[in-house]
Amino acid sequence: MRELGIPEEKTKPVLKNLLKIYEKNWELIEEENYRALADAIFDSEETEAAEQKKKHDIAESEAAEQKKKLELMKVLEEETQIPEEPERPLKRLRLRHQEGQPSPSCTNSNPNSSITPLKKPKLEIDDIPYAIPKSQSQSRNKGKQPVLDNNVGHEAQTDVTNESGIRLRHKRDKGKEPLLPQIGNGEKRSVSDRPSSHGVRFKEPKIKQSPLALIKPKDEPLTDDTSPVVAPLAVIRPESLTNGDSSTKNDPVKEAGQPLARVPDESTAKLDIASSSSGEIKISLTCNSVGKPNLSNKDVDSLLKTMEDKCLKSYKITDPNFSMKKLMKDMCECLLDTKTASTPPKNSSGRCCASDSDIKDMPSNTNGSVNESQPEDDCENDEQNDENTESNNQSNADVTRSTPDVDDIAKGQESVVISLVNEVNNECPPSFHYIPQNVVFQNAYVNFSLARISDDNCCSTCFGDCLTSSSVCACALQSGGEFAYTKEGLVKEKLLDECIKMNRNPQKHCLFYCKECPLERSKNEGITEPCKGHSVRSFIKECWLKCGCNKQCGNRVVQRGIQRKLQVFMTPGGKGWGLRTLEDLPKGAFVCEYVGEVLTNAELYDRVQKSSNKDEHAYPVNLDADWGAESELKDEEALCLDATYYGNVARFINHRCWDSTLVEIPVEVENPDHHYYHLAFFTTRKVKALEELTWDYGIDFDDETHPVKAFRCRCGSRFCRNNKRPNRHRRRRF
Ligand SMILES: C[S@@+](CC[C@H](N)C(=O)[O-])C[C@H]1O[C@@H](n2cnc3c(N)ncnc32)[C@H](O)[C@@H]1O
Repeated sequence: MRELGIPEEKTKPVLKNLLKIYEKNWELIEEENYRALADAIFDSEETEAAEQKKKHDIAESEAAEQKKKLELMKVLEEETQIPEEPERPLKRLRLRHQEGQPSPSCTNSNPNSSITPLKKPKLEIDDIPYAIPKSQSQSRNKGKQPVLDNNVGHEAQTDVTNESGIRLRHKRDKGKEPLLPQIGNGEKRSVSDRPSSHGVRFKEPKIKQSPLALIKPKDEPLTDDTSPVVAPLAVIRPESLTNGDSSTKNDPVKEAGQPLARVPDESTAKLDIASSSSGEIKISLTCNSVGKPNLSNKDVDSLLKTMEDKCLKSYKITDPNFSMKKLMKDMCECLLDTKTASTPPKNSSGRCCASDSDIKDMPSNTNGSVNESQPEDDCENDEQNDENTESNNQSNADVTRSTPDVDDIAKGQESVVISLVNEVNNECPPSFHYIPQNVVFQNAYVNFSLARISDDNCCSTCFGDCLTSSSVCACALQSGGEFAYTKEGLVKEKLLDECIKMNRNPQKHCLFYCKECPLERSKNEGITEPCKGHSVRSFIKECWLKCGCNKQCGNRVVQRGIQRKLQVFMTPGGKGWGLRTLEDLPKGAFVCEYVGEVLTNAELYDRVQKSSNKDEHAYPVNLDADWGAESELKDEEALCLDATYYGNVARFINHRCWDSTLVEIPVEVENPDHHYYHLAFFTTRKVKALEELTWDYGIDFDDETHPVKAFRCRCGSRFCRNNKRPNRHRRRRF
């Protein structure tokens, strides 16, 4: 095609499509000197040109429309001559909220401008983040020959030594045969691992600004250039949050039993919207008749007629059949539409999350006022509707969603209770099935057979608590030659810092490039794109069933599950739901693991493709920490976790660039091969009660090629990678 003057960038996507259409039948494409290909390229150019023209036409007609509207507004202003009012209370409230939101200018602003003075974290020069996350660094290599950092060669590489001298094993027995000990006693060794490029797909949370957002739960401390949310009206103590009906407790508006919404207008009219517990909604327009004492009672029909005449004359409405009744009906429909979109769900006690008590009682019909009755949607209906519209037949999970219990979203399946609170808006708790442990969806090969665990892969001769023994056990040998945990059950500082460093600067550590990347292969697009790279990571190896130690052994932390008081809460900063701790946590504390359905990457790709709502797939994480150990992974071995339908609290952990409170570490428990492992979250520093728990997803906010657009980051970190700072990028691209 180059000879025809068609550049490769143009040819490639068309060729991919063609291959799909022709079911990879090259002969058909090659025929007549690639005529089919040339035709397809020209066709695609024509379509593009037509689309451009269409866009142009639309823009023109929109401009004309806008002009019309402006003219109409001008006429309206002249006609009504409403004296200028001071800003209305509700509007002011909203504006304050908007100010509190990280606006585009906030997140994209210069870090040096109007920053709240912040405590500067101690930084090592090397640790100062540049703007490029791991995936970014990977995408920089796109199309080039795979390159490994730190002199790591291609996949043929066997053992490499990382920064801290830990040897990383690249070739690994798949666990199908019992593993031989690879390292002698006392030898410093880390099992082969790499920080995964998390295959998280992202959805933008719906930001609903509510005038009821009166309480500011404690978020992660802002260390950035983003203005804090200005709604500091009350501090929530952990106890009050878990105490049943917290949604009304600190909410003066709800307590006062105000209507749902009101647009006050002291001068002429007042528009109220209220709804009753029996499901009626009332929109009422109250006229201020002060100064007009002789106002006679007009009947509704003549009022409507007068209004129609006025509209036709003054508002330049050209439709002679214009009807006020229709206009009001439209208004009701608009209201019902918006209500349906944000109807709060019922909590465990069968009530909607916005308390019924905040809805004013009202008569079912009011003379002379606009009144349209309609049962308020309840959550169950909502769910059913969602399910009905869903065309995804990938998994039962798609069609059955579980209503969360806000008092304990884990429904008693964890050893602690995990409550959910929303003090910010009326958004419903998401419906999903809470599972405390991973479950295989269908094709993933996860084999827990004891026969696969060799003697060298467990400490069968140990007794009691391995940590109290004078020598390191076989399991510890696999975690860098020493126990990963302290006697207090915390990850040792050295290992923790190593993992944090790896996450912050993956390109400084080892990146592995697959010969044929399962992620790319799962797209099944005919041409498999080159691997974008996977980071080499450190694993923790915990003792397990075949070990001689007991259940209380200090080398069993993650498998004991969540032990800390956690809470799911609505973040005030527009990130949707988030997870926070209700107790102070020391550095290195285990918080939870990322739990979801275990899927093959091919299954995940298929699931997302077939889903009618691709945005909801915000929850997949790749289990690629050891992909470098294999020359070629089979589809059923290239796994990921999807917490969209089945998951635990970790599905609520939001992203924070660089200085997140959590770091994820791969943990081997049952499987000596690392196709399947646990992804566990540990604190990166001391975390105070009520601080938000976050982790760095490793997103490349500039990756235009990612199938699902990354969200606009509202992490609030001063190192936010979503802030476009060209200098930082340049510095990184040496
Ligand atoms: C794993 S979920 C986290 C829980 C999510 N906030 C919720 O409400 O379910 C990931 C999604 O949360 C939102 N999110 C997470 N971190 C964010 C951030 N720093 N800024 C904006 N949105 C964020 C994005 O919509 C992302 O796709």
